[in-house]
Amino acid sequence: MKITAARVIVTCPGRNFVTLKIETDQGVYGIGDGTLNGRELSVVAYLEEHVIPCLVGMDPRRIEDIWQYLYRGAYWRRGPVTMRAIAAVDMALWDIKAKMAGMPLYQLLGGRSRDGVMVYGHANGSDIAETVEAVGHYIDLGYKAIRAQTGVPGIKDAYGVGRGKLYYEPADAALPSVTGWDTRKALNYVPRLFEELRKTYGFDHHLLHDGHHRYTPQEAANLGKMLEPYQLFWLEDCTPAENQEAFRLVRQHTVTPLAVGEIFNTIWDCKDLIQNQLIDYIRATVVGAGGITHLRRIADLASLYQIRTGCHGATDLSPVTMGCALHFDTWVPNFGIQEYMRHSEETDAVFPHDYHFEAGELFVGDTPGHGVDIDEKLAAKYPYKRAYLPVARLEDGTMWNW
Ligand SMILES: O=C(O)[C@@H](O)[C@@H](O)[C@H](O)[C@H](O)CO
Ligand SMILES: [Mg+2]
Repeated sequence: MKITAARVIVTCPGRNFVTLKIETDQGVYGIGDGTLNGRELSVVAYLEEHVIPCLVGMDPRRIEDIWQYLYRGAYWRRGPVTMRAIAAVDMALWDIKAKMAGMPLYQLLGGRSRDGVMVYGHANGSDIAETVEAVGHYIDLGYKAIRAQTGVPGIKDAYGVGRGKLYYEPADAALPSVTGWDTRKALNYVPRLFEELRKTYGFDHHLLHDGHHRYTPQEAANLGKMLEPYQLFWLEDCTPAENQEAFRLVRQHTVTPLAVGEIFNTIWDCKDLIQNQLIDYIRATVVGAGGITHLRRIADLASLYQIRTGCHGATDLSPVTMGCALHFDTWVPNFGIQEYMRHSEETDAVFPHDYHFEAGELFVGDTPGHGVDIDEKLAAKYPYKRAYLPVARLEDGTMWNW
């Protein structure tokens, strides 16, 4: 069996997506996602110039060997561009293998560990009152777990506050928009949101919060401690994780569960966090961390330390990644939760998929492969449009972490 061709399809049904389609001499094709939010065309060039020429003629059934070829063979290991390109290939190859076997992907991974996978949605508002109302809306929709982000008085466009009710899209402008940040104001305000949420809705639902890399380890420890009475499911990205050791300080001071990893590319980004049990949930996902082949290694390492998965699932992860993640979640023994930010109707139409939401969970169907396709004709109607993630500055103009 041979790969006969591979193509990159860029489409923008409301936001940009980079999709790889691999064709074979048996008529079976596979689909992979390589979207890198705000830097999409770097992955397109990487795939078109440096990956596809090597793929043509290879045996698509040799998933592991092709992964190693692209990883070791690049010499320049890791990084978001390389690992997303590898992930796109890996997803497409698993899709092909599962289609050839006539099985849904989760069967090849080891079969079902659960029926549905618990997901969390994103509630947000411009202040506490609005956010409390938004959380109520998610509870009405049947969610068991909800992430809550609020605008903070005195901060311009605090992270996580969207424009619509169900959709949140941070990549919003042809040049990066400038948002503000003030740690003192956030630390004074955020715990009050969770106090209000618990007062209003009690303790039956899981609540989550994303610090989006804004706090120093000491500030993160302080926030974690202040949030303890509200029993969060997790506090995410409380401090940047380039220095994995930074989490030790946070960990020593709070029992609020910690999640990290949406920007991790490989097992090396989380090795120390996992082995020292500095976190509770690993957020690496299929497109970010080299595909199913590599994510599986991360999850297996995490399982040795009772750390559970919590795959990133923002809208910049296409339905193709969502489909793969759901097959992965359906199998992975140490599953924790899956993030689910709904895609727009336009996006869902471009990517017909076999998964659905019901009572706070997502379910994958039994379509052979990962169950997600691309409607190329429809995709062609939405040409690429440059869009950046925002940047963040402190009040005095200093650049901060968005
Ligand atoms: O937890 C999350 O979903 C986020 O941190 C994302 O919204 C993140 O900002 C985007 O994926 C960036 O592309
Ligand atoms: Mg996040």
